[in-house]
Amino acid sequence: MKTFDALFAELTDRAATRPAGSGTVQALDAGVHAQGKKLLEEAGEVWLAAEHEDDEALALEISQLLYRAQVIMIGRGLSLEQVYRHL
Ligand SMILES: N=c1c2ncn([C@@H]3O[C@H](COP(=O)(O)OP(=O)(O)OP(=O)(O)O)[C@@H](O)[C@H]3O)c2ncn1[C@@H]1O[C@H](COP(=O)(O)O)[C@@H](O)[C@H]1O
Repeated sequence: MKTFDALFAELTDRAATRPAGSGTVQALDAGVHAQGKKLLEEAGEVWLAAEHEDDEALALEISQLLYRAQVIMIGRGLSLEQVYRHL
């Protein structure tokens, strides 16, 4: 099962190697404004799922929110450690 750290390593590699067809490369190229809109969209979907949907649907939305947060981190060049030190 993939962890938060493993996904971060995978997305970091996508950013460095820029494979064709990567949605992450596309999201990074779209810039921080578009990345932020996606993050907010996913946050709203998490909220709605928490109120109205089952656990599986909520888990899916949370996974997408985590992904969108990582895209913003990588776009800005933040490391996991810079975030973890605030936890
Ligand atoms: N975990 C994710 C992930 N979570 C969410 N998403 C993206 O977010 C979309 C879901 O968001 P929405 O609900 O807004 O659906 P949508 O509006 O249809 O999405 P878009 O058309 O706007 O992309 C998915 O279709 C993916 O594009 C993800 N895209 C990739 N990953 C993982 O990231 C890794 C690298 O992916 P690639 O860069 O695509 O190779 C792989 O391990 C993937 O599994």
